[in-house]
Amino acid sequence: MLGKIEHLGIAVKNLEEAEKRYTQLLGVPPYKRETVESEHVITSFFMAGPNKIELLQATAPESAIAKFIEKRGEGIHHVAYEVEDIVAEMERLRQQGFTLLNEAPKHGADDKLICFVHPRDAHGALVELCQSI
Ligand SMILES: CC[C@@H](C(=O)O)C(=O)SCCNC(=O)CCNC(=O)[C@H](O)C(C)(C)COP(=O)(O)OP(=O)(O)OC[C@H]1O[C@@H](n2cnc3c(N)ncnc32)[C@H](O)[C@@H]1OP(=O)(O)O
Ligand SMILES: [Co+2]
Repeated sequence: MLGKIEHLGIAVKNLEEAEKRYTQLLGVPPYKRETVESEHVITSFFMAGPNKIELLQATAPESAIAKFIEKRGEGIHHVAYEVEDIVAEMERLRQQGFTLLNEAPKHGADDKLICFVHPRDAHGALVELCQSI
């Protein structure tokens, strides 16, 4: 079973500008910046009450974020759900015919193990599973 929404991922062109705007919007500064080399992204995290927002800027043209912005422009890129046992959830989803975008859990930002589910299997929304390390 998937748990609560762990974060919303928002694709941005310029992280510095987006951080300034989201600081104005949310009324709090980001609590963390983190580069994830394997995903070719730099991220910035905010808390909006109990909810987490992840801004993502591409660091290379092959990044999923760069491709997304090229095709669709800036905006909500993925919905991440908390899971207690990512391997068990991956197996459960695989058995139900979902296409997992990584074979095994990988290291994400903010001390998480992550796995992505193809957006075509969730009515157009890219899904990220997140287990705290
Ligand atoms: C920082 C680490 C981590 C965390 O800890 O939180 C992250 O959040 S990393 C976030 C970035 N990483 C990823 O997104 C990895 C998973 N994504 C992928 O593997 C790919 O992006 C994809 C979803 C498989 C799409 O790749 P690809 O097929 O190569 O791209 P296309 O541009 O050809 O798109 C095909 C099709 O899918 C639509 N699409 C693409 N991205 C999304 C999206 N985020 N949400 C909804 N739909 C998406 C795209 O528009 C194409 O549709 P059509 O044009 O209708 O064919
Ligand atoms: Co994410």
